[in-house]
Amino acid sequence: MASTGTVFQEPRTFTREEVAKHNKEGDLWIIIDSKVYDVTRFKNLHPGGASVFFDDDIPGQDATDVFFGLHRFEVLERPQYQRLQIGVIAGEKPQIHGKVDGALSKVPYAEPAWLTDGFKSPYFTENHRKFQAAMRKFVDEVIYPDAQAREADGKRPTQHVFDRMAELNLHAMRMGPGKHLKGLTLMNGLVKPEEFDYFHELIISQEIVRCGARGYGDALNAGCVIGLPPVLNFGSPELKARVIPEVFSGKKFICLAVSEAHAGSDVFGLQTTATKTEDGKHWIITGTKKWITNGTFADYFTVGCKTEDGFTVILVERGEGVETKPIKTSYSSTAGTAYITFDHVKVPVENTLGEEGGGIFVMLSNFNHERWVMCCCSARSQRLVIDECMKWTSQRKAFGKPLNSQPVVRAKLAAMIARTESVQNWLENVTYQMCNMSYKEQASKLAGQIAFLKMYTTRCGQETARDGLHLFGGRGVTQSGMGRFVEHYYRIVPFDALLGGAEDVLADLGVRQAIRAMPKDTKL
Ligand code: HEM
Repeated sequence: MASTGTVFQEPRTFTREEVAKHNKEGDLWIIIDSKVYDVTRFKNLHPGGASVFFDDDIPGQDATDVFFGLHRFEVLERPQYQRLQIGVIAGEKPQIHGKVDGALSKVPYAEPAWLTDGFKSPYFTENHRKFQAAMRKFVDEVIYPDAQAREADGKRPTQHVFDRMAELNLHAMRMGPGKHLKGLTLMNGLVKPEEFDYFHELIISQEIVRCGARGYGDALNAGCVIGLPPVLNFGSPELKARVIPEVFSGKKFICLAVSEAHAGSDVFGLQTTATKTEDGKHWIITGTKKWITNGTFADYFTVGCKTEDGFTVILVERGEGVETKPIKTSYSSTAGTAYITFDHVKVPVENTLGEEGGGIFVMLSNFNHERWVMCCCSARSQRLVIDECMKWTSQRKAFGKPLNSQPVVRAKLAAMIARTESVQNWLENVTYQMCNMSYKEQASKLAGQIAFLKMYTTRCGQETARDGLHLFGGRGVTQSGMGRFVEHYYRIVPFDALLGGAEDVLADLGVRQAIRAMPKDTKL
């Protein structure tokens, strides 16, 4: 009986002299990193044109340097191009690799100091290190491929990614440390619920951001990070028992629906109303909401409403009278950003979150955590830009030398590295304080610090995006090819600066808190 198994074949080997003979239009080979490619037929399909293959030093020769000055490594990994490889150079081994799943980057400053060889940290334990390694592997293997594919087609994340996240209890861990983790197996048992702290959560946020797709990152339950805490902290026991397991299992989705076309942070200007039915058993909710992350696919909506007593937060389930429409934003539609209409939606009063009229307290209670998560994400995105820029400026040559041999280029790298290091170090300090303060203490002592940190982080992010764009030139505004991550970051960075309070507002909040805490007995 004939075997159906695949037979592994050793690649054909060639000497460089042999390859050099294939140097004409009808017989054209090149070498890239010791691999031999037959581009005879491909040259006419080449996105960069056929003529480039006939430059002096290309036909039959080693094109490694010129190739990596123009293409990302991932080009060679695409199946349609892998097929062009016909063999290898005898006695040589490939020296260059692209993204290695699960590995730490060896590019200087592409990882935070605590993940850099030889560096110590007062904050991260052995458990955090193991947790980070597991999280990185998960992101590289499960999240990254889906993120890139969905970023391209604009669809929401594949359900299996939510399911795999739920198996590790990642949706629950993204709510931070607390009682909600009790009894759950976290990261396959790698960390006990009572040992899970804000540094574990920081690791989760910072690893997910590495997928380099901002809209997709938000699609992976950002709505839950901001929409579920009001249910967790202010929902009735019955409501929690029903909603929380559904959201943690990745089967149902929740979002926060406060901002409107009429009003955003001015919650008392909101026009969505909730009025009680005569028997007092239901709310009738009518109004609209805008810019609601995850809204297009959410099953639950944590809605800010105008009520008789002021501002009240109510949990609404998707059903009669609820309609969601996608809004086109400058990042991908994967995030499910929605315009929502509530048309006489009938909701049981048991769905009220917190006191009637006490909605502002419900909202404020999560602001610190929400802003801190944004800082974690922004700090790590900036490092992604460093990784890209360090590689680009060393592999791209101009005037016969790598870009990084120019002082002006090095000055930009210096500025982005210094900014990112300062952001991460401040963030780790704040995270340490969070680990050692009650939630209440955090609210009073850290609101100013976190407001400043958020303001500073996103300002740094914008400067780094601009520097990155300048280093990539035209490629920094091109959505494919070498500069695609820098283009993406430059496009979405203003959004980071808006969320959770615009920079100037946060700055002012921090200073006002400081002024309030000024001792009365101190004079110059
Ligand atoms: C196996 C060999 C090659 C493959 C599979 C390949 C593939 C590609 C692809 C897919 C692109 C589109 C942009 C991107 O996705 O990065 C591209 C662009 C380009 N390629 Fe190649 N290429 C090869 C070799 C070369 C060589 C040897 C040269 C130069 C001598 C070259 C010059 C260019 C240029 C100038 C562009 C346009 C770049 C831009 O728009 O920034 N390619 N190539």
